Amino acid sequence: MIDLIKNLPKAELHLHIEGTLEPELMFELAKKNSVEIPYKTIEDIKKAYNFTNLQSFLDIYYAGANVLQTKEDFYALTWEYILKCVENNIIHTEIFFDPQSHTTRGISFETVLSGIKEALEDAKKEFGITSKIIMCFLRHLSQEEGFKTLEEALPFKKDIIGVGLDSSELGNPPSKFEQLFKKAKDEGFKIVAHAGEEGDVSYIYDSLDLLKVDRIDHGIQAINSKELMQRLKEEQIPLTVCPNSNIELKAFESYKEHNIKKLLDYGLNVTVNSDDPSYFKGYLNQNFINIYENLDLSKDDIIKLVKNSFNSSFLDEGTKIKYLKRVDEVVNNFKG
Ligand code: HPA
Ligand SMILES: [Zn+2]
Repeated sequence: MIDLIKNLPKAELHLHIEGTLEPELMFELAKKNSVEIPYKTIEDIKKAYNFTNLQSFLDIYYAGANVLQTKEDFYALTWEYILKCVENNIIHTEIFFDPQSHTTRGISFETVLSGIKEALEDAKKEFGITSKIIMCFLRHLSQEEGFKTLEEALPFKKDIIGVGLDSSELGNPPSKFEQLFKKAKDEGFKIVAHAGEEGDVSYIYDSLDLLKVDRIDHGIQAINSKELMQRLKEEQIPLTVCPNSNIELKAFESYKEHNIKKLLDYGLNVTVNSDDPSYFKGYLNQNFINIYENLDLSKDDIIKLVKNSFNSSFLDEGTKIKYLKRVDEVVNNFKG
């Protein structure tokens, strides 16, 4: 089964590009750009990746992102992730970036976006990997600041498929951003939002009803409301679940406690993703392997999870069908 997991062509729908910054590149860029980081060695960095909740991670994640300064840095960051896509058989990826983490440090929106975009264009040329870019608003900042960022994004609309909402969930509910997301939707952006990672089911309801999301990022707290579970099932709202992230940020005590199999068995449209793989001990295949080894997932469960990602992507229908056929081919040729 592990061989099948590794060989299946996959899509990734919940991946923060800043969360793919490996310690080695962090060191290299810190030196090149003369940015102070509070670590002397790579080992020091790895030791610091010991989180108690979402905020304890975010503090370290934003500090790490400070080493990213030039377009070439964003290109290098994205290219390293693309090489992981090749290793993990990810043939389509929809990546998040946090423009405000960079524009608030004086780095221009265009610098960030163009570095990411050029690496993704090269990924298509070199490996045939397709991609979409989603920009996330930081929910610990104000809606007003979000509006400024949306304005900055408008000249680059053709390069950005959607908008999302990330950062500190508790105390920053979707209702804080209702007007911003209405404007983004009117502008034609797809809508996603982190909801129900740490927040209760009201964050998921409000993402659906106020922000009008196309997908929910995480959504694991949905299990606490039968009514919400029923609705998510009926409407087949995609949930981009991130198992390693949930364990590292202590949403569950262990993989055996993770609820992804329960969500899947209930009939929800669940997908598997790596979130911030450099910080959470593993890229996409490792997320699949961890849940497979701990939760009694069947071969059909794995195939369903993989197909859900393609079906829930923002790809056109023709490309989805082409990719789903590639999944079937690998399944049909798989012996074991
Ligand atoms: O898992 C996450 N949750 C919220 N914000 C984030 N920013 C990067 N990763 C995350
Ligand atoms: Zn996330």
